[in-house]
Amino acid sequence: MDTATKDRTAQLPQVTDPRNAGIELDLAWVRAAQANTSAIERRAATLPARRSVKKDHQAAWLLKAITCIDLTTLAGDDTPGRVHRLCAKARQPVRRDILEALGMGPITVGAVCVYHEMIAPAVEALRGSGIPVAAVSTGFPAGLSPFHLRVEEIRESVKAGAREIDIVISRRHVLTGNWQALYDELRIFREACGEAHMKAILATGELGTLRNVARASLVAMMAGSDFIKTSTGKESVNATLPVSLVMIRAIREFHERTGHRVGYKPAGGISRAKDALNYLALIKEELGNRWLQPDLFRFGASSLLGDIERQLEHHVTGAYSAGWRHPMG
Ligand SMILES: O=C[C@H](O)COP(=O)(O)O
Repeated sequence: MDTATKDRTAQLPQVTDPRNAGIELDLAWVRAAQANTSAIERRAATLPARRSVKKDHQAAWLLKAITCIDLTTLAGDDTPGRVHRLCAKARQPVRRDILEALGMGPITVGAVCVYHEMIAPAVEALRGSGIPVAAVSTGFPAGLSPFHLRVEEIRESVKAGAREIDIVISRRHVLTGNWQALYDELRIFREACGEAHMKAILATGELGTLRNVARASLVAMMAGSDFIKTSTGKESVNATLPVSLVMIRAIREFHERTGHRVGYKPAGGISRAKDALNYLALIKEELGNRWLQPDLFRFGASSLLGDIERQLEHHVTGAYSAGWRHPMG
């Protein structure tokens, strides 16, 4: 890997902007948002073909992708033991010999993402690492528990040590065009988060149209979300490139009009290294290098790291190892 590429991608300095405080709900702006589905799908379809990252640069981009992963376990049979193993992986996501062969020092993932009950073991296992714990919340994944309990769940998770809260929105507010109700709900969630960063999961696979995705993205940012996130990973359609294009363009517009930078998190079904490269290329083209930092970009993924490790090992040794040699938890 050439040094210039390494400097440009894996080792960019960490810059943190002030948080998005949100703005008043601007209904005229929300209603004016449109999405030309066929143009968006055409543009998204050209991306994998057009943007093949050159072989020499791939390793640097894959290392960059690792630093942006929210390493996730969200299963009913999660245990403290599994979470401890996942956190060990988060601290050292790539074998030292591979990093050394690539001329890299230690790296970590962006965060570890768990359910509320697993926050305590994750906080304990990550102590001293600087890696934040993210908790899914507000009745994840459906978000249909009583509202006061959803708000209380956020408070409990922050108290337990989560520094990031991945909330789910009420899809019905989008499907009925009740933008005021969506905005009000998100303001209350944001307030309950306090110092913890709020990532708003739109569950785009359940929002019906790309226009709804664009409008919900704007409302979520107006309400003060630090990140907007595609999916819970539990919908039948999760992160896709067309949906990403719509959300990323909403982020760009929001930045142009308000000066606030909001982060982006595609999540669900992103499991191959080449998918990760497509997302990074999309971010670079649409938002620029500033968004290729863990404070503004994350992958929500439970198995992506394993495939990236295999590709890096291949890059260094010329051979692929079996998937079972890269367990996550
Ligand atoms: O937010 C993260 C997702 O739940 C992870 O989804 P995945 O298991 O398809 O990678």
